[in-house]
Amino acid sequence: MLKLGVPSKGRLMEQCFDWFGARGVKLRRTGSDREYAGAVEGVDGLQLVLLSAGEIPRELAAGRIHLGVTGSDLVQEKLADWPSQVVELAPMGFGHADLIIAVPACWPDVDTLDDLDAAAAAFRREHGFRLRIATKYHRLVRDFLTRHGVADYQLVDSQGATEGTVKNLTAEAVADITSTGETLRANHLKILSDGLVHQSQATLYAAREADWTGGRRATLARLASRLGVSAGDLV
Ligand SMILES: Nc1ncnc2c1ncn2[C@@H]1O[C@H](COP(=O)(O)OP(=O)(O)OP(=O)(O)O)[C@@H](O)[C@H]1O
Ligand SMILES: O=P(O)(O)OC[C@H]1O[C@H](OP(=O)(O)OP(=O)(O)O)[C@H](O)[C@@H]1O
Repeated sequence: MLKLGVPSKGRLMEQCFDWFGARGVKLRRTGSDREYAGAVEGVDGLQLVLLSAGEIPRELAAGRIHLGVTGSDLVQEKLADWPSQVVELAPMGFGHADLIIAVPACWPDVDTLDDLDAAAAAFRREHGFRLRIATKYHRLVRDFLTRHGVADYQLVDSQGATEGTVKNLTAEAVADITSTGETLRANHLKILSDGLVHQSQATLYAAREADWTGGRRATLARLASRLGVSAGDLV
């Protein structure tokens, strides 16, 4: 069997089911509302596994699932050198969200990354410690800021309600996902004009390290053709 991991709940799960359904592969949950079990109709040899969106990158990297749907932000954050571990088969056109850097709206002189770099240097001189950026996206944010020459900062971990850290005085800036922008506005934060770190969307991935023997490549080829996507260099 080829194992396909998809998000186990919410809009990501529903839109994922719709995406496959529109291409003739019917995914559905089975059992009670709370039972994480699923079934596939329309393709032989495919098994549905319902997982937390955040755990799908790790399951792909370990080869415990052959295919997985999750946000590209989560794959690129959680997997070092992600192209060496997974193959991106198809961006799916939903689950759009932007990972951005935002600062207090009341900082009149900080609108760009260069401004942030200058503000960070001044902050360190004045306070004796580095300006704090709260995020759960450590890898993506660190790589982005390094590429753009911002140095004098520290990342502080925030696994949720990240926009609240500025008001709570545990950070001076944030790097988080936004879609409507409402959470940022409600917390008096503004996005830096060049502060877009990553544009995320739900994406179908295949695991390089999964067991592709025993006819599984042929199943992947059949599925890819049914879905109208490339199987990358796996087939
Ligand atoms: N406000 C939002 N609008 C659109 N997409 C979002 C939003 N917040 C998060 N996402 C996206 O949804 C995906 C899943 O996010 P998250 O890690 O919060 O999972 P979750 O829904 O909390 O599930 P789980 O806790 O089971 O992992 C991510 O790829 C993220 O980019
Ligand atoms: O731009 P908006 O439409 O306002 O959406 C942005 C919010 O959505 C996400 O939070 P989520 O609800 O997933 O909870 P979290 O705080 O646990 O990350 C994200 O972390 C933002 O806080």
